Amino acid sequence: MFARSSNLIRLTLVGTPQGEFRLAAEMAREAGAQVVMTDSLQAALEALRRHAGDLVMVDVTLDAPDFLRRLRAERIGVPVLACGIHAPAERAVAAIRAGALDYIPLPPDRELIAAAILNLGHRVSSPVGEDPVLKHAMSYAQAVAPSDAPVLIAGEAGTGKEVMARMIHEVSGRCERFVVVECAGVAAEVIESELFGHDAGAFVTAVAPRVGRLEEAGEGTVFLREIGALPAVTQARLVGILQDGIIRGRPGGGTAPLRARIIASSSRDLSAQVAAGTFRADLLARLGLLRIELPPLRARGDDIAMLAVHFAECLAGANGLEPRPLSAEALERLKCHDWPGNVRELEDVIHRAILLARGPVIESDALVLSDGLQIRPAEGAGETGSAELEIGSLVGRSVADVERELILQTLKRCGGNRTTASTILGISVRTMRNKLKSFIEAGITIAPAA
Ligand SMILES: Nc1ncnc2c1ncn2[C@@H]1O[C@H](COP(=O)(O)OP(=O)(O)OP(=O)(O)O)[C@@H](O)[C@H]1O
Repeated sequence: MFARSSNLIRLTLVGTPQGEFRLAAEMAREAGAQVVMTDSLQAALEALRRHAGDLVMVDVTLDAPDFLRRLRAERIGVPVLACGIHAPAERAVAAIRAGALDYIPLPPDRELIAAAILNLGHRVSSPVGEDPVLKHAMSYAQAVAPSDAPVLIAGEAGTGKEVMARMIHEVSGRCERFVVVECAGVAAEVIESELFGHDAGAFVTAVAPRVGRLEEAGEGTVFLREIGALPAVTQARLVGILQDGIIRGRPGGGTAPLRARIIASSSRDLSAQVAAGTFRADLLARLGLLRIELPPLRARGDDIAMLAVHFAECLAGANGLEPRPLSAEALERLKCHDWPGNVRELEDVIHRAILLARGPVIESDALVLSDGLQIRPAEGAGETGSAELEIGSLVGRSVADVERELILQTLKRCGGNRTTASTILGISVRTMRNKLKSFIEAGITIAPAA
């Protein structure tokens, strides 16, 4: 199961600091949040300028849309939930349209508040899985966790790089925060101000100076997600900081020591990027001193079923449903899928399945991919029985007939590739061609060579 992190979630609650709001604050504290209460949006904004928060809850009787616009304009990236006591629906809708994640009605529901805090924490103590390559990566991560050296975690999207980074942070014993900085899909000036901070007036909407995440993280960990997307100028600044441990060009001038530990992730091939001139070799050398490679889910064998069962339990709980087992056929289909989106894709499939499934068991028809299509049985599944049954079904047929079917089926499974099919069948490509020619002459249609 996912375990709670020791890091408190910082919640800013904006509303009348009495009654239902006070109760919501108490519940959030019980759920593991550190709560700051304020009754004005201006005060909340000032607090967030000084110290980035993890979550804001805003009473919709205040001007939540304007607050959300100001947060965006000042590039303060914090999730916002709207809340209110019997608030008119249009105010909640306006807040959500302006960017609030959701609306939480008050009086507060203990479970709902706890779920919001827990969901935000998005915390896993250690990755689930028994695959030997993953296990090796985990023991390597645990061994290097106490050091201050940067770590690079590589692997396809959704393989659990952030989960691993959080585990390193927790094992490291660093008492301050785990801060995530998204490097992909972010404009160059935004990532610069996010990492290194900015002075008041640095851009039109920068009304106040703000320290960057590298400094704000204190002695915590900064997780740079998709480091390969960093612009060249930011790479140069970062490598300088990693080399001498000093943050330069911070707001207000002067320098500050880098106290945070840097962990970077990449689903891109950074060595190829270095060869292509889009990633600095010296930055890769600094980051790659301690390197962890996560295997794709399709290569993790029994982990697929283990993770599926794990997600089915956790997500049933999070959705207020009774946990239900997955049928043997459902587990078999999951094992045979190739999971291009890795663990994230599996988690999403199971999430949909627990909501879609009817009856006491999650059956295979509830396993639906993001495009709406069901996960299909593996090719050939159900066509074969025991060896005895298969041989039995051949009795009564001619050798030529069985040979033809064997060749055509093998060719089909190989996507029409004659060379692969002939290798599997143990015949020469020439024999394969002659056989196919004779089949065509007998009126059988065969797809052209792949
Ligand atoms: N071994 C694991 N055990 C439990 N949950 C996992 C594991 N690996 C991944 N997950 C879950 O899968 C999802 C994706 O994981 P994560 O964000 O760590 O992947 P990532 O490799 O960092 O993805 P990306 O490359 O897209 O940033 C998360 O919801 C995470 O909790």
